[in-house]
Amino acid sequence: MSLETTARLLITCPDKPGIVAAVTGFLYSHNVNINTLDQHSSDPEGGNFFMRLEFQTPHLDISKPALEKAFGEVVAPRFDMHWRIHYAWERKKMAILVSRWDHCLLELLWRWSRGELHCDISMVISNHPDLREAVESFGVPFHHIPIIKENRHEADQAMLKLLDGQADFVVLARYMQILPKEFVAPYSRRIINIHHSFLPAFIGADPYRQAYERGVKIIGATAHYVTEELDAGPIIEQDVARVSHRYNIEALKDLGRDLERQVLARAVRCHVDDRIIVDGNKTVVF
Ligand SMILES: Nc1nc2c(c(=O)[nH]1)N[C@@H](CN(C=O)c1ccc(C(=O)N[C@@H](CCC(=O)O)C(=O)O)cc1)CN2
Repeated sequence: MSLETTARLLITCPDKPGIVAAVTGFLYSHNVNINTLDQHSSDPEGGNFFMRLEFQTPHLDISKPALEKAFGEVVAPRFDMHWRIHYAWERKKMAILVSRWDHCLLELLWRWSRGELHCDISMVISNHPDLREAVESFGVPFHHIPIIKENRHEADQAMLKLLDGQADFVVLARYMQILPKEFVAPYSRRIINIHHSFLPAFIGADPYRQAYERGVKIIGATAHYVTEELDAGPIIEQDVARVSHRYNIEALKDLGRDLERQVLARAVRCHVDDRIIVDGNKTVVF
């Protein structure tokens, strides 16, 4: 199935009979072939309904703007739908923020360079200069914006200026600075962070030390959308690994880094492929 002809329709609405029939009947009436259809009801007794369809557009009998207009007038109002259509050939622009740790950044660059992430990387921004050479070796622009207590506002504004028009979404690949409200707000549900713990455990800085001192028997990594509140946004992906009393903090970090890079890459791929619907502070990931 070619991404050049694939469209994706994501829907959230109050659950009731007739939704699937109305949506598929509408698409059928416009010569659309549906390739995949996933759905979820949050409560069989009448919660929210979530659906993701992928369909092919070559034989569409109207333009894409006309299809969206017709869906918004004919189907959506009947079911009080929140909906969006993405076209897989419209590659999202990803910007990556990083500090000093390179494992999550390199995982994304490596998977992108192999064509496994169907997006473009517009830039990497770091508050440290260390990773310039590694990033530029992938042909990706690198911007160093140092952050000290006295210049945080100016630094955040400089990052926002760089990102303006150049980023559909932002990934924090072990970026170790807390983003202020004025940074998060314009990118609501479009900033993905990798937290190096199995949230909600061990929020904030240095979660491996927190885990070691708690004597955990599993460690984890969590990818989530960023909100103003630290490490509290909708969770997209998580994974865990078993540990024991034999692990010191460095051993926990060594094992954890493999989890972090895989969890972040899986979350980014889901976002790029339009598989995530945010429902309050939770997600539905198809
Ligand atoms: N608004 C948000 N910003 C950030 C989030 C978030 O969820 N909301 N996640 C963090 C990432 N992170 C843990 O995953 C994290 C990073 C940094 C800190 C922290 O205390 N940073 C200190 C400075 C530390 C340093 O200079 O080395 C600070 O910002 O004062 C806690 C958690 C990314 N941003």
